[in-house]
Amino acid sequence: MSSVPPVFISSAEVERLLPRASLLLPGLEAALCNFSAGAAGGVEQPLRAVVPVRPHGGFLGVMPAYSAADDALTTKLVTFYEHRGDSAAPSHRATVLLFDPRCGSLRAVLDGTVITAKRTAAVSAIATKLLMPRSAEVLCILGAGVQARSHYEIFTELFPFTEVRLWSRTEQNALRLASSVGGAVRVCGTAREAVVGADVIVTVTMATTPILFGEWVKPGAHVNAVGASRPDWRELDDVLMKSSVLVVDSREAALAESGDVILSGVSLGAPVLRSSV
Ligand SMILES: NC(=O)C1=CN([C@@H]2O[C@H](COP(=O)(O)OP(=O)(O)OC[C@H]3O[C@@H](n4cnc5c(N)ncnc54)[C@H](O)[C@@H]3O)[C@@H](O)[C@H]2O)C=CC1
Ligand SMILES: O=C(O)C1=NCCCC1
Repeated sequence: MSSVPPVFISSAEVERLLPRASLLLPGLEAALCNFSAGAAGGVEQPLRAVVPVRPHGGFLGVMPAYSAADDALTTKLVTFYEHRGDSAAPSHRATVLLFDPRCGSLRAVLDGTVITAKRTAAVSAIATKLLMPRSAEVLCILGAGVQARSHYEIFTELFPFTEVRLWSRTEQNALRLASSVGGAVRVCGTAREAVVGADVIVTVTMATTPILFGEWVKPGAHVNAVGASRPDWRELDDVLMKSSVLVVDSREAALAESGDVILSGVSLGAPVLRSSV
């Protein structure tokens, strides 16, 4: 068994096997339920280790997990880099290692960059399905990178938004993304213009100071706060953090990694357990 070399699954192959992020929804909903169920859910997923690569403004994240329900043993390795200037290279790159849980031999090496784009957007879509206002019409995406595209794709596939607004600090990037997707997108000159009146907001930037302010946000709107995944990065201001009902996938991770949670000083309250999503 251990002499069989691991298979390599390239980004093109991942794209072929997973043409739409929505294909991930049943598996991710089950995984989130199992993770949230604690020991009974059979998921071992410690807080990831993140190694700063200081001279280069980068980070290496190591994300191991075992799921008894899937009998799957994996680690994702992800690198992400700030301050890329005008570089066309992706800021985030990932590789997923899949092991045989019976003996620990390496079975597969998968490109994780496409998986990260699709998985993250699919989890935001699950949260949105459960938490957005019933009559949501206007979607707002702040940021115009890889996650902006993957969120646009799954959100417009799943939900009947009548208007999609997009803002990026570099307007040209927003215009490029808007012209490359299938549907109508309104590119906004300011984040405020994109946000005011929106029912669902997605923040997918590498901002380190707030780009989304509570005074702009419609009461009852649902915000998917995706960026700000370092303890000293922010996307949401204190007003928004303190006036919102916060829902996180992992309290431990949010309290250790989310700059929006840590720097705003909000508390996460008591756990609410549900039997299914
Ligand atoms: N929560 C999660 O599971 C995941 C979170 N992320 C986070 O989502 C964010 C977006 O990731 P990608 O789309 O892959 O990155 P990307 O590099 O493709 O796009 C980043 C976007 O942020 C914009 N941006 C950069 N600095 C900014 C600033 N100071 N103010 C405003 N906009 C700024 C860029 O212009 C670009 O539009 C990152 O913070 C990333 O770390 C990414 C993957 C998973
Ligand atoms: O889960 C991931 O993948 C990432 N999370 C935060 C920042 C980089 C990638």
